[in-house]
Amino acid sequence: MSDAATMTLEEREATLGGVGTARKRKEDVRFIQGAGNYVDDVKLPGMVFGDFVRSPYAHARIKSINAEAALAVPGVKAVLTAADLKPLNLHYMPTLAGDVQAVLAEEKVLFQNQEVAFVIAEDRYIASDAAELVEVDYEELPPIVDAFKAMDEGAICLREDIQGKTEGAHGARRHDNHIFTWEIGDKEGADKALADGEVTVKELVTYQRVHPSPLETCASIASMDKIKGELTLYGTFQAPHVVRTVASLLSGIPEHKIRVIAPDIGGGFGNKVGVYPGYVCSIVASIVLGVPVKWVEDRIENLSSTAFARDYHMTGELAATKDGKITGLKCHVLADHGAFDACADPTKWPAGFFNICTGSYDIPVAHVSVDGVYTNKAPGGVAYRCSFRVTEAAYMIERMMDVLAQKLEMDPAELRLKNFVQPAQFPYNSALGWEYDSGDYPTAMNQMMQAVDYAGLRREQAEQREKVARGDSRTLMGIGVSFFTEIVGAGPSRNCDILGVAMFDSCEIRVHPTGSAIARLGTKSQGQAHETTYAQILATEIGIPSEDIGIEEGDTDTAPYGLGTYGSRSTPVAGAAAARVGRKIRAKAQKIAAHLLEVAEGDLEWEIDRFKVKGLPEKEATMKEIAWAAYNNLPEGMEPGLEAVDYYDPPNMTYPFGAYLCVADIDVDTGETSIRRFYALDDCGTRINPMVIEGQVHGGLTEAFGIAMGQEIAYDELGNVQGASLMDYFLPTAVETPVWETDFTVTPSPHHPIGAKGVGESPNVGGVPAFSNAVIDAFSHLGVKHMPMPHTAWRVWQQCHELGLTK
Ligand code: PCD
Ligand SMILES: [Cu+]
Repeated sequence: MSDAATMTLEEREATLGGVGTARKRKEDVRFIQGAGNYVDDVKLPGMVFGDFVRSPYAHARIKSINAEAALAVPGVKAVLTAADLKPLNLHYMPTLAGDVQAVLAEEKVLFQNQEVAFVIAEDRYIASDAAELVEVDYEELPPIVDAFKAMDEGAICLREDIQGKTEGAHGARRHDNHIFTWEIGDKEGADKALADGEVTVKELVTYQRVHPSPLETCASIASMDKIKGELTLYGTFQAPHVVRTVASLLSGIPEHKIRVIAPDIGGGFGNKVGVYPGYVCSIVASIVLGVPVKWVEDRIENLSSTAFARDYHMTGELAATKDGKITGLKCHVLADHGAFDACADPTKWPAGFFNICTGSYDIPVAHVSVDGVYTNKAPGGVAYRCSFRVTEAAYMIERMMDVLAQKLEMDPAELRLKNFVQPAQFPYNSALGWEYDSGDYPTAMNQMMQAVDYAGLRREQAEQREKVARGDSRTLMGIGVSFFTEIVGAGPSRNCDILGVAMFDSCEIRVHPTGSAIARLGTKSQGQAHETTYAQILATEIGIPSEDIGIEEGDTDTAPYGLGTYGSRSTPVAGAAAARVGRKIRAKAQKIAAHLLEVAEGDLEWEIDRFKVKGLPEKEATMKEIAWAAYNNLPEGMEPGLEAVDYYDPPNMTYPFGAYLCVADIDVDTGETSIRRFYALDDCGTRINPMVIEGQVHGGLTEAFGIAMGQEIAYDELGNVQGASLMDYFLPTAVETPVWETDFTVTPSPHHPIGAKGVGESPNVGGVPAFSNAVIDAFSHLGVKHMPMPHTAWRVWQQCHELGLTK
């Protein structure tokens, strides 16, 4: 008899470490010892290094490039320019949004720090010194920095490469700087609701340009083996298989001869989804030179040239009855995409899932239109911790809810409660086309209001306002309420693909004879703890302790095809594949158990880690015994081994939600905001690992705090980027970050095999409006409707000053 046989059920559950366990992060053993393996740790024999020559101008014509001096530097191997890439048809590359992006600028540069030439040398320092010696003769052109002026009559055409093209990837273009117009909903209906509304509000809500700024910048190493015709590409890729497919399509190298490896990644946050010139240049350089070529961005390059996020100018309109029932919503978005449309969204969704902007409310009619324009700024448009423009949508609706509450003289929490989609309405079809899978908003909201003593906080705020009015205090108190609905888990193949590849995901597992296992998935952790949590899902399904299940991702030679990790899709999609692959294993295991125990399959029942014969509990076969038997004692005719693979095409997205509250104290003399309290209730359905979830929520809230209170990639009128270093770009540390109170409810997803929804992005989606609403709420009694983010001390002080509050 094994040890396991003498253990209690609870002990066996604990040994299993399955779904619901606060298991410690397995990967941290190597991370906290500095033993992670990141791209820059990879050193290949004969490897050389590439560095970019970048444009100092936002908009200029390139008259000539002279690389002679650079090439004369000892150790320099080559200098690539557009002229070298053009014959290979690689001077432009396709973007995920159906546009093309210059790999190296050809005739014009379109944003500051755009890639102009690629210098390859024996080491990074030589490459970087030589890059300074490349002489580029520019003729400056007037830049377009203000998105609102991009489509002015007579505005200079930025993209001469597509000048006069009247059709883009997403329909008609009506101006040289117009990319697309995307519309959804019932325009007439929404117009009518606004015209008939007893109360209406309208506000321009801008979500500033920000950048994910992961700890590790973007990097790649290309290694072309000319004899075998094989390309190995290491890189910081959130979606390695997609990179392989794109690399094959671009280079003509057959896909089986390309191996993409994403080793450990030091944070992605959307920044590592797209394809960057650095990847293409390192590949071309390796093909040309026949040695491995490494490219690693520095912080300034990362902040100023690889994918930004947001830059959405959203004009929201709400109509409501006098007692606060919302009757319609309209929203127009002016989307600043920079010089190329390199937005990382599922192909059919040029504005991502922005149409989740009816939020958590039962709004009968709505209409959204989005105009994308070109400006002289860096390209991108990535999620940055929100599934495809969802944080923008949540910010718009949650700000508008406060604006409406103020006009109605109604409490913001009460207005929300009054308009929630009710539990009985799920699955709920929103006016803008989504089917929300499950939710219980009133319960979450009430739990939040009780936990923070919402009524008490409002009383305190009223007293504090009086004190300030009397001159007894210089501190304004703001309460920010936010209730969000996310949409994650892209996605169903009927409406989600990337460059034609459906957005399914996968899991493959091999159970070894001694009862341990290895599972591989098509996603790629960047710090999310997939090695820990996928093993938990599998443990519960197949009865093998999570400790004994290895998880691998990121090597396209071994992992099954998958679309990668972003948009909080790993749990909803690959997590579902993991559960289903486990069920396939268990189904085979049951047949083997029946054979071992000499009973019919139907006479068996599953218990944690074994099959038992119904009514004869002492007759059992543990998973460990079954695994052994799979290799030597099988039923007649059964294929040996215990392996399975599952590709999962989700029937729907998952819709996590949450109720957040922020209390802020604002010093009117300095504009300094201090976050006194932040409470976050998240509902992500079945919780796989509560400790990992808490870590995800802390991380997401910290990023939300960064965005709301300080982050901005601004440009001056010449198109000089103002936020290109951590001196200028706010990255909160433990010192500035408030203390987080977390809480939860559990409303499982009805269509996910284990009822789980994503959670990684939620805290950003719900957090940003909570902070912003708190700051603005501090001024709402003084008639302030909106204040633009980020709410830096300077800006807040200006608001105080305008209101005559400063001394
Ligand atoms: N219910 C549930 C859910 C979830 N979970 C967990 O949690 C996590 C997460 O998840 P999800 O939500 O599914 O997600 P994913 O897909 O995995 O991931 C993604 C995300 O994630 C987040 N988080 C993080 N963390 C870290 N550390 N790092 C990083 O980088 C990051 N990022 C960020 C982002 S940004 Mo985008 O990309 O923008 O789109 S998206 C994103 C994992 O581990 C899982 O398992 C649990 O437990 N439970
Ligand atoms: Cu987004």
